[in-house]
Parts: sequence; structure tokens; C-alpha cells
Amino acid sequence: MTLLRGVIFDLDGVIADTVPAHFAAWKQMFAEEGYAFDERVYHDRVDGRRRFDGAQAVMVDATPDRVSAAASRKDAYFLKQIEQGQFEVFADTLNFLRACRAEGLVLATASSSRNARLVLEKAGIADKFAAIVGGDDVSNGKPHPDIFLLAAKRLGLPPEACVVIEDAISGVAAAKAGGFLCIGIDRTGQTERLAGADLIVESLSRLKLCDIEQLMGK
Ligand SMILES: O=P(O)(O)OC[C@H]1O[C@@H](O)[C@H](O)[C@@H](O)[C@@H]1O
Ligand SMILES: [Mg+2]
Repeated sequence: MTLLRGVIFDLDGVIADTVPAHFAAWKQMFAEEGYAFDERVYHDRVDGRRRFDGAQAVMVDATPDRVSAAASRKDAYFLKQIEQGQFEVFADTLNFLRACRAEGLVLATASSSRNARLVLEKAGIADKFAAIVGGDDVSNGKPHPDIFLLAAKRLGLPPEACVVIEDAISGVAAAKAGGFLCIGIDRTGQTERLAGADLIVESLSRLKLCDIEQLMGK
């Protein structure tokens, strides 16, 4: 019997190579606001979380209004790069999407980004997903499990029939809190970051659907 029926993908860093654009936009904004920011801060406090939550996690002493205004500015810096088409879709993920579809699996994207649909449309792959769930569709963003639970619900599947593919610490925590099998993808060579995942890979090119099913059966 097939255990795996649905695959839920994070977007930034898993499907789309948009982490550099997000990082550059955050860096510019935090520098203007006078906050220290580097890759470690990004991964520990910002990556995978909703825009306001990520901004607030760094601007810990700022008023909500200031955090909101700064987060909107960051979005303008990000969008400028996206509008100029400054991102690629990962080839390994495209191949993996094809393999999933060939096996009849249903696919969803569950991203904290309010720009998720825009990025998927620009990449020309929005129609590959039966559900596209954004951070604003739920009350609690990652690391809460709500976004993945809603994505599974929209696919008409229980969490046990789905696998989540994530590249962020907050995303892995959210998937595990929701009772999902989670594949962590680390393209940076720092696999220990995603230690909470059930399996960590450096790309999806060698990930086989039968390996995922084997993990599910354990
Ligand atoms: O500002 P947006 O596009 O709504 O995205 C929110 C967050 O979305 C996450 O997917 C990214 O990992 C973060 O870097 C980003 O800040
Ligand atoms: Mg991500």
C-alpha cells in the first residue's frame, strides 16, 4: 500500500533560489535601522518566518509600528529584485516535482512569504500545485504547524500521508510540530542546522520517493 500521497514544499530556498534576494533586502533594511545582521542571525531568527515576525525577532526593542514600516521597506527591496527577474528555480526541485507528479502525488506549497504566488507565477510553475498556502492564511506562522496543517487539509490528506520539504530551522520545527515527516534540504553545507528533520539532503536530486515511503513506514 502506498503511504505517501502528498508533498508539501516550502518555497524560498526549496523551490526558488530567492534566499539571496531576501537576505540582501533584510540586510539593507536592518543596516538602515541600525541592527546587526549576518547569515547566522538570518538562519536563527528570520528565515522561514513571516515578514513581521522576522523583523521583530531582530528589532527586539522597536515599537510594532516601526517594525511594520521597516518590514514593508524590506519587501520593496525584495520585490525590486524579483520584478527584475533576479532568481532561478532549482533544477533538482523541478525534476523532483516531475517525479512526484508522475507517481500521482498531489503537491502543495506552504510558504510564509506573502509573495509566494507571485514568485511561483513568475517562475511559470504555479499550476503544478493543487494548493498554495501563504503565511497570512493562518493565525500563527512557522514555527507553529498551522500552515502545513492547512496545506494538508487543502490537499484532502492527513499529515501522515504527506511529507514536508523545508530548508529553514523554523520550517522544520513547524513540520515536526504538525506530525509530518520532514525532509530538510540544506544547500549550504551546514546540515546540523536542520537536525530536527527526519532526513537531511543537500539537494533533491538523489532523493527517491521510495526512500521517503520507507521512512514513513518506520
Ligand atoms: O516578505 P515575504 O515575501 O512575505 O517573506 C517572508 C519570509 O518568507 C520566508 O519564506 C523566507 O524564508 C524569509 O526570508 C522571508 O522573510
Ligand atoms: Mg525556505
